[in-house]
Amino acid sequence: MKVCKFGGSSVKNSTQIKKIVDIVKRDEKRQVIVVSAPGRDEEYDEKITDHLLNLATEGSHFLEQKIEISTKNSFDAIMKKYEKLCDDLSIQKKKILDALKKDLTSCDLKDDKKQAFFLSRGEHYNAKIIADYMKKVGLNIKLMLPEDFGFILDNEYTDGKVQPQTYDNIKKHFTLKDDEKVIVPGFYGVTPKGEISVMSRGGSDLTGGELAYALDADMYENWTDTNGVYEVDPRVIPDAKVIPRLTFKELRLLSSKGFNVFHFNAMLNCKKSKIPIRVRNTNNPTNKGTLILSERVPMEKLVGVAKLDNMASIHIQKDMLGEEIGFTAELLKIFGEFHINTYHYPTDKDDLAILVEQEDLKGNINNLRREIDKRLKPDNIFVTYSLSVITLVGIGLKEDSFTIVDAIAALKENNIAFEMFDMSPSKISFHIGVAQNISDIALETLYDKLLAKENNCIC
Ligand SMILES: Nc1ncnc2c1ncn2[C@@H]1O[C@H](COP(=O)(O)OP(=O)(O)O)[C@@H](O)[C@H]1O
Ligand SMILES: N[C@@H](CC(=O)OP(=O)(O)O)C(=O)O
Repeated sequence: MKVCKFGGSSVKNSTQIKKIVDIVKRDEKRQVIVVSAPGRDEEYDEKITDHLLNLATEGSHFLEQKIEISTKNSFDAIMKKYEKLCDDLSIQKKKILDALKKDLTSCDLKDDKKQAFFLSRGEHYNAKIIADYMKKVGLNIKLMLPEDFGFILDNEYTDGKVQPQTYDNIKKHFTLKDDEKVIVPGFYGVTPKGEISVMSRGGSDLTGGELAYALDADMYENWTDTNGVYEVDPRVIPDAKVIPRLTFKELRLLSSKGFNVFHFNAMLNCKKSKIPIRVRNTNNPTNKGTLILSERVPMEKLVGVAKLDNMASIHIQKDMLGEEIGFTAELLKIFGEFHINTYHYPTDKDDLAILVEQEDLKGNINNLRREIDKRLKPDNIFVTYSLSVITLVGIGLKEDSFTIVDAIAALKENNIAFEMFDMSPSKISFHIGVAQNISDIALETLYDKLLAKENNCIC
């Protein structure tokens, strides 16, 4: 049995939905189907999930991206999208549209609970529409809602984590005969008290991964709009090639460092149970895509290079800090208290830097500095914004760590200064921090020198 997740780009309009029906029909093992909310359809269009977030936040969501979209415009865009889907797929629309309108106009939840509820509506109603259409075209398919079968998340509401009872609930409710299929809306679940809660953005990948794990699937297929996982973000380097095979570990490193094609936590349980994942293209279904598995024989030193923008460094200077037992632990504790995720900590005798997402410092930085000053009494704190971290990954690096020398030489040849360097203890990745305004050039330089050329081969 295969679990198939179709992302927002694969379910963004009726043309795409017809494609996914063909894909499901073509292989009888495709029995568990997870769908996202409709993604961005046209150039100046926004994802339905973003419109829902804009509604839940009284019109403030898009302002962060300096776009002004009123709640009325978001509401209209959502209603229009679902009405058009029903019309184009010729399915009954009244019940669906009335229920959606009621959910969006008469919700008395507040704050995070309201956000989670609104966000979940994108997947909820899209799955209903696709289920109706699949039945209409003759598939023996049943809609399974997370609130009905018990996809249980914790009480975080907008960043829910899957709770252990979910796996038993799935096993109990998903007993499928050969010709039976189920469709599940991704991204959301319920708290133990039954309130709607969503996982982090991109969370339909997680729903698919958890279903594949609980049902011990033969394969988890993740259908998107590219031919697989590329060596580098194809939007930055259009000539990049698709990586045919990757280990779970390699994909996890790359997706946590900027490859947003796959949620970096979605493979964790598949990794545990050795369930292979294939990332495939809904628009090119005969292409084999990228296969992700536990082990592979490396033919190359590196498989991919990812880039994470909008990072900031907080550099703490204090004579002898390296000799103060517990200094780093206390510093990390402070970041934890501010709910700031920390990425890298280059360190030296009297200096320590912490790399974080600069978004996490918004509204926090003054209090954070005050707290560090009060508890650790540093000599100086320097904050640098607008950094990018470039991460080069490949299990072949273990065999040839001198690749790092080639990386530094390539930067030198092109006069690209770097701000940070860090090799991972696993020896299968290293990270280079550069100023964001030169990060695309740095990425291209490293890609050209290390991945596009013959010298990436383990010979
Ligand atoms: N290394 C990469 N390989 C493939 N796609 C990538 C990579 N890095 C970034 N992407 C982007 O990820 C997109 C797919 O992710 P996403 O938009 O979340 O898809 P979906 O709608 O299927 O969930 C691609 O269209 C591509 O622009
Ligand atoms: N719709 C949600 C969840 C998701 O997984 O979407 P997508 O498959 O389009 O990445 C989001 O936009 O975050």
